[in-house]
Amino acid sequence: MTAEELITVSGLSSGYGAVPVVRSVDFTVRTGEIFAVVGGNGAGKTTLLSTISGLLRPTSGSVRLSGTDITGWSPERVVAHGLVHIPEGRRLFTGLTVAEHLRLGLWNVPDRRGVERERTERVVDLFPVLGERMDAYAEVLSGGEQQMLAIGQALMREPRVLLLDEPSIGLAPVIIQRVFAVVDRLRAQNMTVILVEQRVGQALALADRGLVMRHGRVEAAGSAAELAEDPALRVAYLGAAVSGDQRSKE
Ligand SMILES: Nc1ncnc2c1ncn2[C@@H]1O[C@H](COP(=O)(O)OP(=O)(O)OP(=O)(O)O)[C@@H](O)[C@H]1O
Repeated sequence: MTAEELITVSGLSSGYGAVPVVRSVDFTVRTGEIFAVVGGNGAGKTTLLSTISGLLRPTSGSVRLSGTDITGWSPERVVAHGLVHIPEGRRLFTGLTVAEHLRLGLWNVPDRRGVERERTERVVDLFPVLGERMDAYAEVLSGGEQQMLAIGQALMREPRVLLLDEPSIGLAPVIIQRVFAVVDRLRAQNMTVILVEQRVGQALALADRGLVMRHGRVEAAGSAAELAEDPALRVAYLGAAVSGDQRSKE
């Protein structure tokens, strides 16, 4: 492990019942990086995140966080160790307000009353709209506001790593840009983010490094710039036309 390596995933495999989905995945994420996990529908991206955060038990392989082997830990223990997973679809409580969701983010945090005010202010600084809607119920928020609340709730714990699953889903392009801009600001604060996205181009434009998943395996990995320039990936995921050169190789 190098000094700056925060997450090390080695030979990780998992699935549902007897059905294997994630197959021997390896990668590392450094402190302060945005690491994109991209790929098509059903490639296994969400399953990979769930295996890292303890929602699913791996069938083999390991996950290390800051050198500690967290493989097979319960989700609660993983969260307490500083890794928070924001699932696809936000998963908010319709009958709770913005303020209540933020408070809930402090569940199990030592001295939560002592830190609540300062942490809420930090979240509102990132998402001013939440400050204006503290007493609104989650169900009346727009999709973008709900995504901001889901991220804000996770940030109340001051995690070391955020796993962010498809934050763009169901959002208008201008709102997606706003959410991605916040992820960019989090990087400036040295937060580490693993970002799962189907919007491959936008995710790679934001990320430092990443990997492409296909059929549960790593199809390609490297710097986000390298991945975005890879001719085969551009054709498969970025809507580029197949060039004459590529056609002649097939
Ligand atoms: N709870 C589940 N039980 C059984 N199979 C599942 C379950 N969740 C996902 N799968 C299957 O696992 C495979 C990978 O799904 P996963 O959601 O991890 O892919 P993904 O890359 O995140 O795709 P998407 O972008 O569409 O969410 C798919 O074939 C899916 O049908």
